[in-house]
Amino acid sequence: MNAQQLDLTTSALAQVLTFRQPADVVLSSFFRRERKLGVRDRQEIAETVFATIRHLQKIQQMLPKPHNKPRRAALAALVLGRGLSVHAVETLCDTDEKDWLVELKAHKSEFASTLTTAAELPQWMIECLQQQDWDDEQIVAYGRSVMQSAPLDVRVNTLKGKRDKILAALQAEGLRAEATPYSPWGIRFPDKPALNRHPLFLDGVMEVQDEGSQLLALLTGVKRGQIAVDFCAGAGGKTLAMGAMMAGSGRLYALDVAEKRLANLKPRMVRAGLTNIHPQRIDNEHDARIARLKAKADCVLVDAPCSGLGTLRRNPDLKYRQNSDNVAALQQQQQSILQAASALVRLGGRLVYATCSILEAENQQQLNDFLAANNGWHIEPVNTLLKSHTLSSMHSDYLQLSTSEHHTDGFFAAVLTRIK
Ligand SMILES: C[S@@+](CC[C@H](N)C(=O)[O-])C[C@H]1O[C@@H](n2cnc3c(N)ncnc32)[C@H](O)[C@@H]1O
Repeated sequence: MNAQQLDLTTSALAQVLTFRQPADVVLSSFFRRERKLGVRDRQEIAETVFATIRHLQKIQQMLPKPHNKPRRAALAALVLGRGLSVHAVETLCDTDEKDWLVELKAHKSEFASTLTTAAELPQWMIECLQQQDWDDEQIVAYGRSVMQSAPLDVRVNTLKGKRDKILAALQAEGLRAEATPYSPWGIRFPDKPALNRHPLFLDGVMEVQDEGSQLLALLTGVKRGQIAVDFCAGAGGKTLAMGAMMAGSGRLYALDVAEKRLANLKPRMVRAGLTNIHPQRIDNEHDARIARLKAKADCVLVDAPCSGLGTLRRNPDLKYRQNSDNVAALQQQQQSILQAASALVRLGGRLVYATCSILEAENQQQLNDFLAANNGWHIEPVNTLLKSHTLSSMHSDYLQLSTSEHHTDGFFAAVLTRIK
């Protein structure tokens, strides 16, 4: 990092560290303003900003209000998160800053023995995890697993290609790529190459999608000719996978309250060659426009709005943007959506409830509350459903993917069948 890059990182951090907006949104608008920056500059700045967020618990021990001292926070991130020695950043620092970095490094063993700094998780999250009986070891293992950035996973569109062939073609181009261990459609790129101009992406043969997210679509078990609903479709990551499972036939309703997100689905549908998807904006989960689907759907996926705490590899700022009050509000919304969405499932049909959260309050507890209030549902144990997909080691009724064990985002899913 050079002096100019450090100054720019400092300006970006002054805004990012208030956590009023998502870090990636702040950075995108920052880079739009700083048009003249080259690719290397952007990379340096973005990596240092994210390293600061990932190591913020340690930085806060020395700088209680880091957004007021963003330059110090950036220097700390270079040393704690980007593997540079104090000596290597010396030319960027004045004497006070250098002494401060030396002091920061001297706290290493204290950082390792304190839960918040060892796990790099804020106190409110640690309390939530302790309430669900996680011990310190589990909390630290989880915290560490989400300190790394995620690899790039793509899903091969089975309407347009076979994974083995696509994988071989990508490897022949010299890309480091491997088949994902659990999803039958996934390819993982550990080096995260930019693929958005790759012909296979432009032709809709592959879509960027975390392996965990692919598994949620797989759990819907949706088939050709069926009626399916993706109740919280967003920009359609799972919708597209479900559409391909249906081989482009039947009807797949993609519902969401956010017009902008659904608008992003439309070009992706075209690229994927899927004509069976019907995007529909709804006002809320009680929207009268969905009444006609009552008890009609073979399958309904509820990929509920959630805290997103399973995606901290990609969005490390979420742990500072969320809090327990937000989680409580989300819980109410999740239960209300689950209840409304369940009414669309036909007798014998399937309801999949999913989140990208690791909090039981958003996961198992939601299912328990739903089952306590509604008769006529049977839990389909996930380990039986995914048996053929090498996840059979999972012992629970529910899917709980963890970054430390499965190297995916932290997804939860439960599958219910309507029996009455
Ligand atoms: C976890 S995201 C969905 C991600 C998406 N399924 C995907 O795979 O890309 C949750 C979505 O729920 C939507 N949402 C929030 N409240 C809703 C409601 N009452 N009914 C339907 N969708 C809602 C949000 O706009 C958001 O797009």
